[in-house]
Amino acid sequence: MKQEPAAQNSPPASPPSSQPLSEGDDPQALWIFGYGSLVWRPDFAYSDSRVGFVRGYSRRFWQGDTFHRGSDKMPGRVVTLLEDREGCTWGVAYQVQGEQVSEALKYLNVREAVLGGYDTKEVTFYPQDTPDQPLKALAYVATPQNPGYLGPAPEEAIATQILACRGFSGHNLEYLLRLADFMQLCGPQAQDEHLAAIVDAVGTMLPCFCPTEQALALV
Ligand SMILES: N[C@@H](CCC(=O)N[C@@H](CS)C(=O)NCC(=O)O)C(=O)O
Repeated sequence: MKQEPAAQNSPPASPPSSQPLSEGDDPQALWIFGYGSLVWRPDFAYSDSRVGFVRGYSRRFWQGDTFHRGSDKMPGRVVTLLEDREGCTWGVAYQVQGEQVSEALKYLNVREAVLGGYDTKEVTFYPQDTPDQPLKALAYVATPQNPGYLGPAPEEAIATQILACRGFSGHNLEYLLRLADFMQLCGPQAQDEHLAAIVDAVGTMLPCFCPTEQALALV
């Protein structure tokens, strides 16, 4: 898949610090939960990361995006979390410590809040390997009150919108497929029917949407 240049506002991705401090060393340590583009492009320095899930939320492509994956004229669709008692959303939690905390929050405030319309919310994160040792984490959630919120739509309509949009961080289709790739890596216990239905709809429409070689140039 074509690597899209990072959004202009994002600092160069940096690898996690080579000597992660143990959690006890830094009371400022913070976990940040990513469940959309953050699972493949955190673009902030972190000390540790865990794959896992949050309960009580479902992931939905119900947030409009006019910067990263869309434009004012053609807003793309990105994900948010919907409160759902039966829901379970898989993603990645990143631990930031020391100076990483303020740097990550400053960066994410621009990328998520200012440019994306997301608010912060505390969630309980269950690492895949140690679900009996849950962690408190900060998540960025787009609520229905934010101006970019698009809300529910048939998965076929969402797929059509994703196929048609691109923004400063790349094509909306890349956003969808990278998230689908991540879910594949999580294994069979990680299910997301909404995501899978949109990927299926895209697969059905892509050949009609544009010839194969053009489709491949999209991502
Ligand atoms: N807050 C979610 C969604 C984040 C997300 O996808 N935000 C958009 C802002 S609209 C973004 O950062 N996009 C960057 C990209 O598409 O590469 C997460 O934790 O991953």
